[in-house]
Amino acid sequence: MESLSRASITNPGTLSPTSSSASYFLFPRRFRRSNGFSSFSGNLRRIVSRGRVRAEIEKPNAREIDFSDPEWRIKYQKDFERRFNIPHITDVFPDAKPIPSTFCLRMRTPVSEDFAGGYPSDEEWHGYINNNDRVLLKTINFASPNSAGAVCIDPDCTWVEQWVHRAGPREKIYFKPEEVKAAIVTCGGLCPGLNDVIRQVVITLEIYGVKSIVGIPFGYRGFSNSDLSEMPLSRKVVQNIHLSGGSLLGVSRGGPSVSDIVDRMQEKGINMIFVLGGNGTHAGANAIHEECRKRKLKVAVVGVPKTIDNDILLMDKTFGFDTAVEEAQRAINSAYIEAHSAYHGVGIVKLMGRHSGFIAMHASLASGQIDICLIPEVPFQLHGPHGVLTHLKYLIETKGSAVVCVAEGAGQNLLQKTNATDASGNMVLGDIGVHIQQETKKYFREIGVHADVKYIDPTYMIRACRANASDGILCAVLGQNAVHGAFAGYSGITVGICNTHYVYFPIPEVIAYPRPVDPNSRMWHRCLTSTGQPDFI
Ligand SMILES: Nc1ncnc2c1ncn2[C@@H]1O[C@H](COP(=O)(O)OP(=O)(O)OP(=O)(O)O)[C@@H](O)[C@H]1O
Ligand SMILES: O=P(O)(O)OC[C@H]1O[C@](O)(CO)[C@@H](O)[C@@H]1O
Ligand SMILES: [Mg+2]
Repeated sequence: MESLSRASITNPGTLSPTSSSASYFLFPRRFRRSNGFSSFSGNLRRIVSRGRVRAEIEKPNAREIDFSDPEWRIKYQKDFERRFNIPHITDVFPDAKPIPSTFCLRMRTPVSEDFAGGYPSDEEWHGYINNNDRVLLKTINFASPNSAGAVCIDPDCTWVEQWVHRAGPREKIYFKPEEVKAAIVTCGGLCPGLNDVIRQVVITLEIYGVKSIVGIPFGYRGFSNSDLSEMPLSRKVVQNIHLSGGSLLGVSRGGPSVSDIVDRMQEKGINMIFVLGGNGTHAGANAIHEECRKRKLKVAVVGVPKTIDNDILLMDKTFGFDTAVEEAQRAINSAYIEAHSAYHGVGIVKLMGRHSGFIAMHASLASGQIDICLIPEVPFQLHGPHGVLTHLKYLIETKGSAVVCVAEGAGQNLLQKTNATDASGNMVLGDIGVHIQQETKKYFREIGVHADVKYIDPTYMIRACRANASDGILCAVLGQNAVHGAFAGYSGITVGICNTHYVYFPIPEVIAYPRPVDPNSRMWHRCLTSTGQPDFI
């Protein structure tokens, strides 16, 4: 936030368009994290013109832009390149010497069953990518800030190329496989696909020739609890784990300090760590990376973003999200059948999404059975002439039934604050689903109209299931790329899919704040077209 206020003060002439009705809208306070790891310094704003959102404006956190400077575009690009540069072992160990990669595509059958000795190969070319390969982050050239869904850097929406690092195996590696002890840890809540990623990380490590691979039990807690011992992992152990949901290793929230984690890593001799988790976990991973650098440890810390909420910045999607949307269809369909079969039936389904309404939006659009979709990013009222309840009455009178899909973080302003936090410091939310159910029943009772209200909360059923085929593929690619990134000597990075290509991001860039649904995006517009819902304000 601070950098934004600064921006509008230092650049009044450039950041406020000359049109007198234009102003800048900052993301609301509800997007701020409660556990304090990131301050939501916010590099996104919206141009609001005559009360309507025109475009999202983006700018680098570190530097203010003077758009009257003819060089601003080049300067922006340079700054972007700096921000998206991925930290490398040689930043701290300039003398570190690379060796030819041991990763091979064309292999001979290993001599022994446990793959000891790695995979022999006579081939020299193994599909390596070049260190200078880049992927374009944004692919639409918006001709106008008025174009729906426009995300712009300057008020004119000038086209600026933004390149990020391509993921994949490199020809040279910075770790000798026989000197690697790799660890995998899964943190936060469950998410479909965790086992798929663990499996691919292990398999790929073995292909490089790593023999010492362990799982840390129950998230970061596994580093502090003396009664939890590390789990040896191999292809044999992980072969079938993707056939079930959950995490082979277990998950947790909270846990030891970063310094304690790095102490344990040093004791255990871990020099490569794969961290699967959401924004909290990644904040931890980045702090571990920084601490290792401070202690001059040659360690690769690589994240794989895990959140069914899909709230990690800059990526097409995170693994597990597709599965969650698909699984949500069963809950929505049940709510629809219940509502449709009852006299004046109202079905209410609550789906996950603490800060972001992606699951609710996509599940509503996919089902075609939702009349009202409520997400955290779009304020609404329950009561009053424009409220949700009045619209429900209208739907019952005109259609005979209605189905509502609400994201867990929606309408928190309508609920009493709990002020409670979980072990990781995340705010415990009020239950908006139960609230809407109660208010709906009360409303129809008070106006003397019969309504048969049924409420479904499938939260943990959606999270615990195994990944579908599309997530299975995503997990496989992310898991493999995480290992390639570590061997290539990168640390403090995470893997992601970007315009269907796979990339490495520096961790801080993807967790600056939870990625929200943009109410000005085409996807939200499509959802509104599908539900036919009005504004509830
Ligand atoms: N700023 C931070 N620095 C270090 N560790 C952190 C930080 N924030 C969270 N963590 C740790 O990361 C782990 C996971 O955090 P959290 O419970 O917020 O889940 P998450 O990774 O955001 O996943 P989910 O999407 O399920 O919420 C916890 O063990 C927590 O202690
Ligand atoms: O009940 P738990 O395990 O704390 O997890 C709940 C949270 O996890 C998430 O699914 C994210 O992983 C949120 O949508 C949800 O609020
Ligand atoms: Mg989180």
